[in-house]
Amino acid sequence: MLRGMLTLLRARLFHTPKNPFTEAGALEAFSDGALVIDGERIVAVGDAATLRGRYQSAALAGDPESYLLPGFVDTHVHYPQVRVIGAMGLTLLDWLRERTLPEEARLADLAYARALAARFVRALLRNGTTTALVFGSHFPGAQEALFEEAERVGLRLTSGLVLADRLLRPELHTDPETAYRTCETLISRWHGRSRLRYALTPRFALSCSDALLEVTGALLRAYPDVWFQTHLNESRDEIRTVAELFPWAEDYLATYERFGLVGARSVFAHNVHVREGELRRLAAAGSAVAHCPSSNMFIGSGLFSLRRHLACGVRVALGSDVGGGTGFSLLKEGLMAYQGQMLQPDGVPLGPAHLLYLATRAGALALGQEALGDLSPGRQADLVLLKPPPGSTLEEVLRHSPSPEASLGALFTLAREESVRDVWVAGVSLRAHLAGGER
Ligand SMILES: O=c1[nH]c(=O)c2nc[nH]c2[nH]1
Ligand SMILES: [Zn+2]
Repeated sequence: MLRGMLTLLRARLFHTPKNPFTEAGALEAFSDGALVIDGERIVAVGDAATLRGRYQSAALAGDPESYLLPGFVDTHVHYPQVRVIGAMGLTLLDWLRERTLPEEARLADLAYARALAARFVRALLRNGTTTALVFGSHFPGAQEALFEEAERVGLRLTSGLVLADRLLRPELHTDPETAYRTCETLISRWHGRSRLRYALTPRFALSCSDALLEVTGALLRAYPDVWFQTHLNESRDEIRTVAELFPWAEDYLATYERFGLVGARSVFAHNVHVREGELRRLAAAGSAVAHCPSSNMFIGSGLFSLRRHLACGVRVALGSDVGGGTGFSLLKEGLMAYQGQMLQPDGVPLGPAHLLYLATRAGALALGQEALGDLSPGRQADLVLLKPPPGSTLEEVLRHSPSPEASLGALFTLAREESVRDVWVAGVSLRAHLAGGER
């Protein structure tokens, strides 16, 4: 939308301008609501009748029967793993060896990678995700293909070349010197361009020598405004192996700390089997944890202790972790997070407002994107518009919903790809990119 041309978007609105884990009344809902957008930014949110009176010249859009939420923020997802979703019967290390790493090796073929990048970006959008922190490829050409596609479409993407120099497959290994040079090139080409940012991405300590982690730390010192992502404390077998490989480390987190990789721009995926000391150090560093509930359950890693993270003040957001995760929907991750807490004696009781916060504003803050994640005036207009397919169970449940909060609970429980009608990034509809079509 052009700056100075106001658009008034009508829908049922939900957002969490406050943190429901710390403040009451965090969910703001308008059952006949509107959003006024000026160019990239939201200028007003509220009741439709009031805003129509105040912004009479605004072009009208939207649909009062639809549901408008902030665009979702996926803080952990793997681009090369689209076609691995649903690989059953395996836990982490076997799942990597048997199904996932062979597929990741196929991205050496640039044509294969380009096609996959298009599918991956489209899958995020089709699920209402407008911002993502993405594990890229081990191959620089495939990594560039992802950046190119995200730029072409207009997605907000933070990503980087995945680094490993042992224990995967030879074709996925690099060496510290090559890793340094390649990351430098990719950072100079992509970091800060369009809506893209670079994240240094060692796969996990298990697959990285001290020298490779050292080089990652050196890159982070040389380029202090790039991001950092990796895996941490996911499965018991993984943690045992990491302890054997790093006999000097007091725990898993220490393997990253020694090389200066634990800071306020660091996002650690999983952190299921975590020790108290690690939680305290993550909180002190201001790092964030990407909680990936569907992956934790699907590959049998375990249940996430949200209570201990919150008690220590560790920032938590949601990740789909495709392909260990069971799809791209952050609505589904919200539901799985809810169920995961219900299953634990000391689980945190979550409601629709918590799920929405985790899927939107918490992710934006974890990625340092203060201007994203809710619908407050001044924020970027990153949005997802949901409407149940005619005749669907969701339509029936929503029609009889007793309250806005109950409607939001129904959306998390039942709304999936089929209900996503439109997404906007920075005030621009990306609807044209949701549809199929080979490239
Ligand atoms: O869930 C995960 N998915 C992966 O691809 C991976 N690699 C290392 N550790 C991992 N965990
Ligand atoms: Zn992962």
